[in-house]
Amino acid sequence: MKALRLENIQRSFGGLPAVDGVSLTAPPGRITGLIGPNGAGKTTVVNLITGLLKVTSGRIMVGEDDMTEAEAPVLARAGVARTFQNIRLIGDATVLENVVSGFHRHEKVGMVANLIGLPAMFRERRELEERAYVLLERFGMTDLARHPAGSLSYGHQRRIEMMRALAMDPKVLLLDEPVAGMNDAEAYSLADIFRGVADQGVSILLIEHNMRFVMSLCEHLYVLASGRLISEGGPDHVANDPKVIQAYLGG
Ligand SMILES: Nc1ncnc2c1ncn2[C@@H]1O[C@H](COP(=O)(O)OP(=O)(O)OP(=O)(O)O)[C@@H](O)[C@H]1O
Repeated sequence: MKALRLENIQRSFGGLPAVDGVSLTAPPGRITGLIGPNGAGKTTVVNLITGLLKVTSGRIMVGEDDMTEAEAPVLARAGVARTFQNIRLIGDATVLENVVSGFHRHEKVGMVANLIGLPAMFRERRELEERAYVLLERFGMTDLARHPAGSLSYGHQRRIEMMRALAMDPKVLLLDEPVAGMNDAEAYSLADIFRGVADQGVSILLIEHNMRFVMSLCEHLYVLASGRLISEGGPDHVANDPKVIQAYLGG
């Protein structure tokens, strides 16, 4: 189990700070919320954690490891996974193939074996499919396994994205607006899955616009506005904090 810890991270674009001295901890077994109005810097924080962007200053710790300078593949190997705000699936491939592609990090058999079709490859493929089916079952999607991912509803596509992230067996999971565009019923059915994942000891950082959803799911929340943390604490504390209300109303 590994906590995610941001220590006073900063990132500027063209001299303007987008993330300005943010410190937070997402402990194992918990769903920690990161909320804030449009342009607050939430996505920039996710991009910094996943190595897509580099911090101007500060430290990013995953467990005891300093990951501040780590490139995206190193972070992935350390067990940092994410979902994206915009769904990124292989639309023509089946649901099953999409989930299997999430196991990529664990594949042992190399390219050559793949090309010449060694039995080891077929065995590994079958093993991965079996593991994919475990995830499909958890998400209630076994009967859709052979459907092209691109033909499914938005809610289902979001689930596939989640499964791909979970296929990496993450220690730290970043959920970037995972229920955006979903109705309440769809969102709350995913909430149960998120709780189950956290219960396995995963550190989840949930970035969300939907306040009600975050409030119902997180014990601890951080609120970002204009790149700075303006509040943190339990849902009740944060929801009643005048600084938070002002930030949301003020746009
Ligand atoms: N690559 C970039 N170049 C220049 N400015 C950027 C870049 N990425 C983000 N910004 C700026 O950084 C600030 C924070 O943006 P960010 O997308 O992180 O906010 P957000 O909280 O995720 O917003 P939203 O909820 O709308 O997705 C914004 O002012 C944005 O214009």
